[in-house]
Amino acid sequence: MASLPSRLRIVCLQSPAELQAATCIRALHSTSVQQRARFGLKDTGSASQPPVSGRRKLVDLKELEPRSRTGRLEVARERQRPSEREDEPSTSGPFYKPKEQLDYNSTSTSPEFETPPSLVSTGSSMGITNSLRDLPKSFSSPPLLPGLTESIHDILGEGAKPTPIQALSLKWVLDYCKDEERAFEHGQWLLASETGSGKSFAYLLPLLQAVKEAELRGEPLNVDPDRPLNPRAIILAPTHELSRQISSFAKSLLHKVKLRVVCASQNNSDLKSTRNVSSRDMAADLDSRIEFDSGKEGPQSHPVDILVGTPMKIMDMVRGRWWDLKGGELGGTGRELDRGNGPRRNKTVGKPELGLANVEWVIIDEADVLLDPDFQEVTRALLADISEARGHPVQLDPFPFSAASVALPAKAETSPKLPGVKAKSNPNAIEYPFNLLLTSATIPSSMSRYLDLYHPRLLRLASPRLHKLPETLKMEYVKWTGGNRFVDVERRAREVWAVDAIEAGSRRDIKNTEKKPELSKILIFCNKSSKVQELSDYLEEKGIKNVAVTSGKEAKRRRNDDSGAGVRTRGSNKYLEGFLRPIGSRRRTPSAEQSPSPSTTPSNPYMLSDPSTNPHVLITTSLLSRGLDFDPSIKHVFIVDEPRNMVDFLHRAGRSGRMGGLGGKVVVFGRSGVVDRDRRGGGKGSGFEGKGALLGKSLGGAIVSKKVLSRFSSERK
Ligand SMILES: Nc1ncnc2c1ncn2[C@@H]1O[C@H](COP(=O)(O)OP(=O)(O)OP(=O)(O)O)[C@@H](O)[C@H]1O
Repeated sequence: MASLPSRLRIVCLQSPAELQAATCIRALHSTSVQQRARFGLKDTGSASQPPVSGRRKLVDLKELEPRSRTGRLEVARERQRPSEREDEPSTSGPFYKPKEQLDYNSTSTSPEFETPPSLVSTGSSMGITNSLRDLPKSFSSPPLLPGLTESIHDILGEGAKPTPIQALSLKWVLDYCKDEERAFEHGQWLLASETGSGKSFAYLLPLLQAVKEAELRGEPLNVDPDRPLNPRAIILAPTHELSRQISSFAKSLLHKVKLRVVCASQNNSDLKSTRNVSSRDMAADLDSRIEFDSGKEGPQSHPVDILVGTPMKIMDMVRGRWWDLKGGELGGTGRELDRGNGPRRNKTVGKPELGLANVEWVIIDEADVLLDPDFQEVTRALLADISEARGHPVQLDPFPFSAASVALPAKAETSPKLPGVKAKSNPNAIEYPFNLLLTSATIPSSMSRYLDLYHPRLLRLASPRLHKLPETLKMEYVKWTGGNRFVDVERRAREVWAVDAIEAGSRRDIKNTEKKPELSKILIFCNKSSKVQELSDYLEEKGIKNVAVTSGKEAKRRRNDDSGAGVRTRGSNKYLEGFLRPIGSRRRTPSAEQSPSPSTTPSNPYMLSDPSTNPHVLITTSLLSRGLDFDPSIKHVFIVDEPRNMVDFLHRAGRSGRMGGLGGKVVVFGRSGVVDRDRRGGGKGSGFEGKGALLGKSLGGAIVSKKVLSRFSSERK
């Protein structure tokens, strides 16, 4: 018998499963994109790239799923989602229809969205006005309380003018509340405008004004002795981070006009975690702080005015923690809430601590998320509880709700309906016994239908740039070069810093500027928590310090292991310090808490900030894509995985270029067939080569040209 070549090995594969596993493993080691793609493998590494970290599994079983099963995997993942409901805005429910191919350049014409026909409209009329001319041009007309006007100028600067959505709100919300004829009628509004256009102040100003005026008028409060918190207003937001930011926004406006704002997601000074902190503890702690902060006389004399939090957290305070244990159902719907908290043994329902009888205002920020099927059962149950506490119970439809299945009455062609006009023709219309104000940067078509059905008289106030990207934001498409995609991300980040360094070096007045040259911060979005962690590990290994923020199990695991630094913490946004915009700091000297941590500010004025020692990169999922006001130093948003839909894209992209901030750029990776339009450097790859030819040495984690480097060295002497 002829001998076999020594390198030839014979392996006997018996079952089809073994055969498939062998082929998959071969594909894993293959550099061929086609072969990897055939098995649904993410292209995270080539054979020549080392594994990114010791923690990363060599073979991820999910990666081995053949394509045909990915659909089922998605469904399984969606089922796990309830555990993240409170924290992670989902864009997967029926409100959002994923498109096969997203065209990021035509956000405003996407069929996913419903753009109101004019600046002011209701569901039952085509449009009330389209004129910007008659809107307020300053924060003093219609007149706000002097303290509020002063605070807004303190924060935004003397010359600050209302943005279109703020002007609309001043005219149509504030004015409405001042109208004595309508004093006993509750309004319903939607404020819709592009990301970063000032919606928070747009609703806070009329809200704070109305709450303060009610206090000044001496409107009686029902103080329930068993429930320490009895606010006049509630603001709902989809994440704890956003709740905390909103409450800080509100407090920044209340230095002159005194009101008490409590954030349900706040970790107060002596209270280590919000998990086991009762609202009684929070109220007591708050009393001591507010007394100190605002000079109010005593805990009992001024109860809490405004409560901010996620619907689930607030519901816990209303019904007592673990109210959703067996038997705890949602407002008579017969449906129990599954929030995926695992085994519920040994849990007892806590004591209700929040009274709702005084609630005159409910604001739902990011309303398209909170009214999406993932959140709406809790959100609407809470609205129903408030209505009941105020003596006007409303009917809750059985869940899951599907607006599409209910026929709408024909649109009225008659004269426009104004907020005070009741829509009697629609039997589904809900009249809540409080003012309801929704805000959103996107109106998915199905949410519009939902509003038509349940809130036909709701007044839609929409800015002219709704559903458009911020004007100053530029788009850039970068194709994967093949192999390990994380290499492309790292390379692009270093290119950003290199260009920053070049620009800083070329500024003639660098010696005279007070501001030290800071390299850009970069916000990176991935679709999955596991990818966030993998990318974070990879960048860390390559000497780029970063903060990885995820929710759910992955975050818990990281919190518990030694490498937990930088992951999401309870009760505070401190871990996002340096990435979020400091609040109320435009004219005041930033407090120690608000200023960038000392380590991010180089001590030598000619030294650039250093991404290898201080995090310049924040990596996250859609968790942080909603509502958060990021610092203008975040000049780049990297979108590493294709967003699930246009809504997701707009919110992710909109974390940069906020309020006309200059220099924002969205870098979208890996989209097939898209030419990198903005590449100036030429050459193949990430656009690095053209400029890269100049670049030589590494400084503070960024590679900079020899020319720039020599300028820096000579200036240091
Ligand atoms: N009239 C104004 N002039 C200048 N800056 C303003 C004005 N109003 C608000 N800002 C600032 O604009 C930034 C963005 O505001 P805000 O977070 O309210 O935007 P948004 O529309 O709610 O964004 P998103 O849709 O992402 O939630 C904040 O830093 C805020 O201080």
